[in-house]
Amino acid sequence: MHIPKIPALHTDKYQLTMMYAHWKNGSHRDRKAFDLYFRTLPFGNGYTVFAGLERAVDYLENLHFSDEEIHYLSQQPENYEPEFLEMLREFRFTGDIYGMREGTIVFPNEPLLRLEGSAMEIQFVETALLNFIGYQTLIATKAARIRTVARENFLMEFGTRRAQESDAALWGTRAAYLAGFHSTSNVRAGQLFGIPTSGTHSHSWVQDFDSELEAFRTFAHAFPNDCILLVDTYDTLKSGIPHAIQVGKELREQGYELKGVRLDSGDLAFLSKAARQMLDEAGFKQTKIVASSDLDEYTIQSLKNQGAEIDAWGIGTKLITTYDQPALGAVYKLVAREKDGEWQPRIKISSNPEKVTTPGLKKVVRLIDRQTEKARGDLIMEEGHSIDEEQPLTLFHPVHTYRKKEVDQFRVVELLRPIFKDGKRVYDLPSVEEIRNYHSEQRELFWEEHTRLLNPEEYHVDLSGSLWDKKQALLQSIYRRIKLENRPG
Ligand SMILES: Nc1ncnc2c1ncn2[C@@H]1O[C@H](COP(=O)(O)OP(=O)(O)OP(=O)(O)O)[C@@H](O)[C@H]1O
Ligand SMILES: O=P(O)(O)OC[C@H]1O[C@H](OP(=O)(O)OP(=O)(O)O)[C@H](O)[C@@H]1O
Ligand SMILES: O=C(O)c1cccnc1
Repeated sequence: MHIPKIPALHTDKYQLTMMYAHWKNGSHRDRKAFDLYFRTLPFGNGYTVFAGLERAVDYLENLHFSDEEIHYLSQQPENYEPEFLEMLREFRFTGDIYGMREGTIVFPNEPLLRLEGSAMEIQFVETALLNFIGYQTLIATKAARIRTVARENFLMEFGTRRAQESDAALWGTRAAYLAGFHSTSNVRAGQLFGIPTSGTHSHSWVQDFDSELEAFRTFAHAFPNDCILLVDTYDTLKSGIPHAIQVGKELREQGYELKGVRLDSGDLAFLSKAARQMLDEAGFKQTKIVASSDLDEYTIQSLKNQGAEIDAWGIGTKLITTYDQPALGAVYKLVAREKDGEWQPRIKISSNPEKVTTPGLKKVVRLIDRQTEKARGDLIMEEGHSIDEEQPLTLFHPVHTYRKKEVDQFRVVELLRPIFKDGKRVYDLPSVEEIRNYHSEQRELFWEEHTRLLNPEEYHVDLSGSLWDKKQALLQSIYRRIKLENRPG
């Protein structure tokens, strides 16, 4: 399996600039901790599906500056000192990372990755990590929404031609698959990740023959076992379906069954019902109806409400470009720095309380009800602290603190796992199939109230009491300092 490595210069210039400034200052080896998280749920959804870890791991394991990259930097007007450039030759990721498993259902403000390492490396990797994780998490979440409405139907990812370039197509289809899609049209994704590939044929195939019937026959001859015919090139009900039925009969004489027909335009509810009736009446009850044409969770839901007879959905543009929300807005924030061998919490203040960062090294735990096996809430707490599963616990909203909830009879699941220790990977990367299965177990943990598409109930993600207290104390100390600094005279 060969996926091109991500060059070190796949970053924002300011990462390099800060790296250099730290080096000049002699502080480049000081340790810092960062959290990677997002603040707002996309698509009005009640949760997101974490994806992008494998790509992030691949990046970090292979991170180094090539000779060409160092040469390029040496030519830049910044005039980086030669010793700095020499040091870059030895640069590797040597930090520690804790991360969520791909496929985990995650919520705003939960650290998806917690990173600890030297100032030089840990700041530097921000851009690439946000790039991979933001995009893949967004696609996986969109795919999960589509999965919710499609229920048991077969979902084919068709987006490569509409994706924002090739990496987006490749990693986007992987994200869609882990969140519940069944196949992809992207053959490279099949080769690299083992995702099942599937497809039909295009309109040009039909246009290229003197008749639609001849086009169908020729295709069926090549793929008698796996024949899905696109029936809307000329007239779906007057030409496409009758010709498909005729070819279906010919296939049957040879001992094969027509697998399906695809509708790609027109009123998909009306056409699918009419096509189903015609196929059934001709004795082709097993032949599936596939639909495509700018579909997303809303059109699929509407078509289902109209009683459309569609068994499988081909989905491109609106999934792969996350048409209704193009970015997750994930962020990467400094939460602690090491001083004299101790971690000191750091905070970023904002006039918007939702944007004030939560300081310190943290972990995320999920409280699972022992009776129902459903998730009751998540808690962000200080690393090293634990929860007594035998005692009831009061959760409270970190901003609207009057919103409280008592939980008892729960078990605790830690969501962040060690991924890197001293730059060495300590986590076995699961296959995409394993991630997909894990994701479907995750779905089972949540009540429908949180997973419905429209106006889902907010899931509790709270801070532990002691973390909340520490955050308030840090805020107060900063306000006191600012007041002192501003005292006249
Ligand atoms: N019964 C239906 N209810 C709701 N939406 C539908 C229904 N049938 C089709 N759609 C959606 O309506 C849109 C129709 O797209 P568009 O106007 O481009 O026409 P089209 O039928 O695809 O024709 P063409 O591909 O020839 O341009 C698509 O997003 C499709 O998924
Ligand atoms: O609609 P999307 O969700 O983006 O799904 C992908 C679209 O790509 C193809 O159309 P295109 O016109 O590119 O080629 P075709 O001639 O094979 O239909 C296919 O027929 C779908 O309509
Ligand atoms: O196989 C198909 O039908 C297909 C694949 C990609 C895009 N549109 C259709």
